[in-house]
Formats: sequence, C-alpha cells, structure tokens
Amino acid sequence: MEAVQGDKQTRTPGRPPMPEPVEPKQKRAKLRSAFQDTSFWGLCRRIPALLGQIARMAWAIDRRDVMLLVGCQIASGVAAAVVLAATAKAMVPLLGGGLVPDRVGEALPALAVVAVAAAVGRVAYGLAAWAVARLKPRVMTAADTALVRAMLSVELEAFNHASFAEEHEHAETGVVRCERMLYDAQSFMAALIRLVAAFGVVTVLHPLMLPVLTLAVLPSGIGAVAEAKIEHRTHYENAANRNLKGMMRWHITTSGFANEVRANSMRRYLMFWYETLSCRIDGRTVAAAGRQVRTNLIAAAAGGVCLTGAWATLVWLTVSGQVSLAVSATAVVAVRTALGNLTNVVHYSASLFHSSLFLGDWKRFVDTTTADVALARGGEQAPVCPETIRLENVTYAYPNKPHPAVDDLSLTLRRGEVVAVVGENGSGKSSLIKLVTGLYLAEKGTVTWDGVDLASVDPDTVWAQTGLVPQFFACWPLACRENITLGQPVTWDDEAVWDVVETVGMREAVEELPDGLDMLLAREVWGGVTLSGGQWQRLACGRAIYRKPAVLVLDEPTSEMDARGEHLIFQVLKEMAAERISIVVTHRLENTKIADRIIVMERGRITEQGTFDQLVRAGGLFQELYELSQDR
Ligand SMILES: Nc1ncnc2c1ncn2[C@@H]1O[C@H](COP(=O)(O)OP(=O)(O)OP(=O)(O)O)[C@@H](O)[C@H]1O
Repeated sequence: MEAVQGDKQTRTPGRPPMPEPVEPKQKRAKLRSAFQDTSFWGLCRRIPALLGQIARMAWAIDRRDVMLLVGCQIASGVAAAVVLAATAKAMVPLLGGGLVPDRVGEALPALAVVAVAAAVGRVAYGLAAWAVARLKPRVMTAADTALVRAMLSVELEAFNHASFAEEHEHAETGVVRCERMLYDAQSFMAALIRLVAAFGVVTVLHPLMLPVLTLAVLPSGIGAVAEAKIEHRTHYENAANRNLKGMMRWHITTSGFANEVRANSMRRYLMFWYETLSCRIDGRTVAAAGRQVRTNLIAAAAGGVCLTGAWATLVWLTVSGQVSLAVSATAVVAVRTALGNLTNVVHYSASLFHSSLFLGDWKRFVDTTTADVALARGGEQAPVCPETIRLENVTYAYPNKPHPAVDDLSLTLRRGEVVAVVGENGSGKSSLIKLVTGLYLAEKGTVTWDGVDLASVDPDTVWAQTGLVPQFFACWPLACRENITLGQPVTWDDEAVWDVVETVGMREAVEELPDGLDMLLAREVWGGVTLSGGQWQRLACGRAIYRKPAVLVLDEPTSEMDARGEHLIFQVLKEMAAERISIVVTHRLENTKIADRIIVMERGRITEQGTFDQLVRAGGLFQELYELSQDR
C-alpha cells in the first residue's frame, strides 16, 4: 500500500526528490503599512471609535439586546463600587477594638450590602453574557453576508488580480474575528466600569494610589499591544501560503478529485506538499511566538517592578500612619480589584485592537476594495433581443501577461446566425465570449449591442438576456430542478423544466432519481446524489436553453458528452438559432459544420472566417487542425 506519510523526503533510488511547493508572492507594501501607523497611544485613541463601530453593528441587529447589555454592564459596575464601599465600611468595626461578637454585629449591615451587591453584580454579568451570546452569531452573520454580497457585486475582472484574493482572505478572517470582538468589547466594558468604580474607591482612600496603580499596569498594556502587532504581522506574512494551503486542502479532501488523487498515486506527494506548507506557516508562527514571549517577559518584568512599587507605597502609607489599618485593608481589596480589572482592560483592549485590525481588513474589503471594482457601468438599458453585436478594434489583456488575450479584434454577430469560434489553446476564444457578453469590458475599442456600448449599460440588463455554458461549469449543490431554472422559474409548474430535461436527453436519468426534480444533486450531503460528467454537462446546457436567451453562448458545451448527447445539443442549437445570436466555441471541428460562419482565432486575432466548406480547403490553420483531427 502507498505510504501517505509525507513528512520524510524518502528517496527512492534513481528518482529525484519530491519538489517543494513554491513560495507564493504577496503584496509586501501593504503588509508594512498596516503596522507602521499604530502605536500604543494610537490604540488608546482608537478604542472609543472601535467600540462605537461594534455598537453600531450590534445596534443595527438588535437594539433590545444592546440596551440590555449596556444596562447590565452599568449595573455590574455600580454593584462593584457598592461592594468596595460597603467592604470599607465593614472593615472599620471588624479591625477596630471591642469584643468580636460586637464587632461582627456592627459590621453585619455593611456585610449584607456586600452580599446583595455581589449577587446583583453576578446576575447583571450573567444577563450581559446572555445578551452577548444572542448578539454574537447575528453580528457574525451580518459581517459574513456583507462579505458575500460584496463578492457578488464585483466585476469578473477583479478575480484576475492576485491582491484581490489576498485581501479577500484577510476579510474572511475579519468575519471570524467579529464574534470574538463582541466578547472582547463586553469584557473590556465590564472591566472598565469595575475599574472606574475601584479607582473611585482607591482615590477616596488616598489620592496617591491612583497614579501608582496606573503605572503598575502600563508596561503590560504596552506589551500586550506589541504582542498583538507581532501576531497580526505573522498572519499577514502567512496569508499567501495559507491561501494556497486552503486551496490544496479542498482539492485533497473533495470527493470530486478523490479518484485522480488515488489512481495517479498522488497521495504521498500531496501529503508531503501539504505538510511542507503547514511547516512553513508554523515556522513563521513559532518564530513569532519567540518574539512575542520576549516582548511579554520584558513587559512582565517592567510591570513587576512597577507593581512592587505600588505595594511598597501602600505599606509606606500605612506604616507612616497616613492611612489607618482598616483603610489599608480596604485598599488591599480595592487595589486587587483595580489591578485585576486594569489587567483585563489592557488585555481586552489589546485583543480588541488585534481583532480591529482584522475587522479593518473586512471593512476595507467590503467598503473600498470591492467598491473600487464594483459593477458600476452606467444606468442605460441593454437593447432587448439585439439584432447585432459589434466588436470594433477590441483589445483585452490580463494582468501580468505580456500579450493581450484579445488583440485589436473586430467582429459582427447577427441575430439568427450561429457563429463557431475555433482556434488553438490560449488563442483567446473564451476571452472573446466574455467580452461579447459584457463579463469583461474592452480596454480599447468598443463592444456594442445594437449600437449601445456595453461600457455604459447596466450589466444586469445584459445578463438578463444571456445564456452561458462556460468551459468550466458549476455542478450546483441544488435540487435538480434548480440546476435548470437556477432559481428563476418561468412558470408555476414543472412543464417547462421537463421540456428542457427531455431536450438535453436527461428524462430517463432524472426519472430514475429517487426524488426526481426535487433530488438534491450533492453527494456530500446526506440523501444527495451526483451525476456523471456528461450528465452534469447536459444539465448545464439545459439551463442555458431554459433561459431562452437572446444571446446564447456555449463554450465547449459537449466536451464530456457521448456522441448522442453531442448530436442532440448541436441540433438544438441549430433549431433555436433563428430567434437569437448564437456563439459556440469548440475544438471538435466536425461540429462547426452546423455553423453559418466559423471564425478562427490565433493569438487574440481573427485570422480566418468563412463556412466549413470554405475553410476546410483554404490552406490555413482551420484546414491544418481539421486534417490533424482526421489523421488517426
Ligand atoms: N484569468 C486569467 N488570468 C490571466 N491570464 C488568462 C486568464 N484567462 C486566460 N488567460 C490567458 O489569456 C489567453 C487566452 O485565454 P483564453 O482562455 O481566452 O483562451 P482559449 O482560446 O479559450 O483557450 P482554450 O482553448 O485552452 O480554452 C491565454 O494566454 C491565457 O493564458
């Protein structure tokens, strides 16, 4: 059996070692700037705005819970102050002179107040936690849906930019951190309110205690922020590798590729690859942990010195008779309360700050990154059922590619005509159809539908009229019916759906499904099933047909189909052609016989045009490719 352990580079004699994953590039400039502008004081200044941001998000979701949360926070703070004040009151008789029963009796009312206030504080804390538990999932869902909505709003072209994927990844982390942020905000506020109460009591006992206490926790505050910055920086540094790892993880674990992984004996290499990448990420994280612990220790040492100073001050105040023993005992309780809460304030503010960096990524992505590349082309309506689509001197280049995918290309497509696009791999066929359907906008030149430039048209009015079977189509984890209607049924009953199922030769297969059209086509889900590759492709063609589009675009629509399926689809294409503009990209040149016109593409340009009979004898690329396809 093939070993699946990938940690050791076991060398098979005569075979080269397994190649390691490449180190992906990422946007360094952004990585640096995220850190340069935030100091400890910067954080302190940002906290109110941060809390405001969280409060606004929560307020938009449930005002009642926000009010309950704030009310309970205030109640628990007041309770903490009452506990301390009553403790101070109880200390005087307890540490005073006289018989013990008398002293206890005298202290009893104050002790009762302590008990009641403590109980109120505990209940308030519990209710606040309940409000947070109710808000947390909904805030996270709001952030998540905003992100998904933003992703759906962008130009297709945005996905061609590497930085977009990277920023998207950071924004996803922001969504996850939203949940934690709410908890941090609650804990921060709870600690702050109690701290204010304790500070009040401490200051009343002796005004010198306040600055001394503040000094005692300052080093740990600065240290916590420095640690958070190191962690966030590491997160950034690992972003590209984490992205790659996530993608690979999906490929390794998804059922769709399980056969390829096994039958091509890829398991060992993939495991090696995955572990190498994981080690690379862990290496950076572990190195950062070292830096973090150093920061932490320095902060702790400085904090320890300051804290010793605080206790020494209290001892000095007591010994020198500036405060009584009873006041001193209360001060110990107050100082401990204040210190505990101050530590929490620092801890949770650092954590809030940390989460806020991620939330900032999320916000920037949702508000700016996606807005910058959003579909915003103009409000014009696309002509309904266009007679012609005209491309004039159109050029389109992908980022980081030396040659344009479509290069100064001119072409006219007419209603009623079937145009076949052929050419070698990478010649620009798929890019061309993305321009025709307005998925990409031309960098140079124009694409017009009945004379209206697609650059100024509301794209939804274009796509309401297109039916596209892309080269890599989706196998939607939807019911069979919705895989055809795509959630846009044209009638109340299923008649039109069954018509299409019949047209693409899937009636028998669908009737055999236990739930027919209701069958969930997702084998990963309990009770779901999947289809064969060709059957999925028939459904993909079915949904384009179901839309009865004005512009029908099929990009290698029959690459996985048997001869019967292929014949069926091209027949349908021919029958449907009269009422629409039809374009089909295909490598099977026999299929182009049904086309009214064939265009041949080479390096983004049209080099030949004509009917099958004309091109097959023209002595150009078409003839060469056709003869190769016949040479068996
Ligand atoms: N998203 C992308 N990002 C960068 N380059 C791309 C992208 N998509 C395509 N290209 C490049 O653009 C050129 C044209 O690609 P296109 O997919 O249009 O070719 P095609 O003729 O449809 O190829 P095939 O027959 O292999 O499907 C190729 O050089 C390809 O590498």
